[in-house]
Amino acid sequence: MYILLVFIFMLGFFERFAPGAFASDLMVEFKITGATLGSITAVYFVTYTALQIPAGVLADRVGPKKIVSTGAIIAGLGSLIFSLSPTLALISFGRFLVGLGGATVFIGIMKFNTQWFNKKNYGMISGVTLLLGNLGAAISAGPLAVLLSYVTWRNTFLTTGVTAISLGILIYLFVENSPKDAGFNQNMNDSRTEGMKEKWYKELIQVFLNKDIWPIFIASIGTNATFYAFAGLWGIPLLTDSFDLSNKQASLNTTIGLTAYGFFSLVIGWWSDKAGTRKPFVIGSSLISALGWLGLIILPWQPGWSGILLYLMIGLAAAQMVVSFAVVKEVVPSWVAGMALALVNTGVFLAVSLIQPLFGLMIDLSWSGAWMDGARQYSFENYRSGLWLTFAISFAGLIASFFVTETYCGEKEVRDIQKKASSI
Ligand SMILES: NCCCC[C@H](N)C(=O)NCC(=O)O
Repeated sequence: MYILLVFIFMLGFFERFAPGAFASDLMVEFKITGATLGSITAVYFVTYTALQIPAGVLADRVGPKKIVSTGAIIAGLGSLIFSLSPTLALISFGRFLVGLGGATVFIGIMKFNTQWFNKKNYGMISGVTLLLGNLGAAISAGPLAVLLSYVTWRNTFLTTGVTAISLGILIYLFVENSPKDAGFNQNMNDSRTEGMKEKWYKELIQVFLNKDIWPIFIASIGTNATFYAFAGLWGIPLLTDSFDLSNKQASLNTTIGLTAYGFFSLVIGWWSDKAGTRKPFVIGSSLISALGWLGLIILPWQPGWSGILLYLMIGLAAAQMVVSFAVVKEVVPSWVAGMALALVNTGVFLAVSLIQPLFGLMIDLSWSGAWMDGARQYSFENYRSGLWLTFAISFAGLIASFFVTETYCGEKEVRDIQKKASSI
């Protein structure tokens, strides 16, 4: 069941990033500018972000089986429309459906994990899930670029669509929401009785009012959203403009940061589960993130090993997200885990979409007025203003990390009872 779900998750990441690999083909074929192309691909992100919380509610109420299978089929149809479309309007509609269907997948699989895996392994399984998803994104960059010399982007998306629909059908046939649904006697991680059921919107309000969620929400933005925003847009131009590097040379730093992010996602989840604690990992990664951003501002670094080390620090710290998801799931009752995970994921997505333009605004505000080849010429000093912004956000995250509730990997109640007993 997990393999089927993780395949559709990887395919979703692939669909999310794949247009980057054939951006020029789209611009030539449809005679559009970069800005128009950007708006078409953004349709995915807007839809995906807006639907996270509804997907969380559905994951809790309807369960992963139905929402992920339906989402996979909708995303598959979106890919088919995208691949066959003769017009821009249909291309955008296809992209909208891919975002709509894709929105259910991450929350669905995270909810599935809460039901089917021992709660002591939730950190590790979240790490494995995020790593595999990111592998889907990695495939959409290099390997897809090679594949596109042999097949067209239309055929690639046609295949993706058929695969997603097939996976949707298989998920419907073979995935069960919980051990109980699969015919086992009881659910290991869900102790709710019928009498405890509330209206969905009341539960959603309770999630929003849960004071244990907000510190981890802010800490995750401090580490993960700052890194995503930087790696996804400003990390490479900072190096090319400040140190006169080629795009290829400059991409080494972000690639190393992203690799550290992927690898450490696996390690941090497993390590935190094994240590039986969450908070030290949250504080530690927030500290590494803040120091990394501060280092980029005040140290006399160069693109070589010193720059790589700083990019590596902020990438490594972003893996905190794995522990964050575990904390979020552990501070709420299991039956609202989907909504709570969705809330934090929405926060990170929204923050990325705000940090990227704000970083741009900061460098624009400090721009000296110099032009080169018709484009604004930015120096490291200008980028430094943007880095102050990411540092400030990561510092706020560091402060918030000290307020994160220690859940002892879901064993908080057990620890509290033991503590009380030993104090008597
Ligand atoms: N713009 C990317 C934000 C990533 C948020 C988070 N780290 C994540 O990986 N979420 C999984 C997802 O695909 O929703």
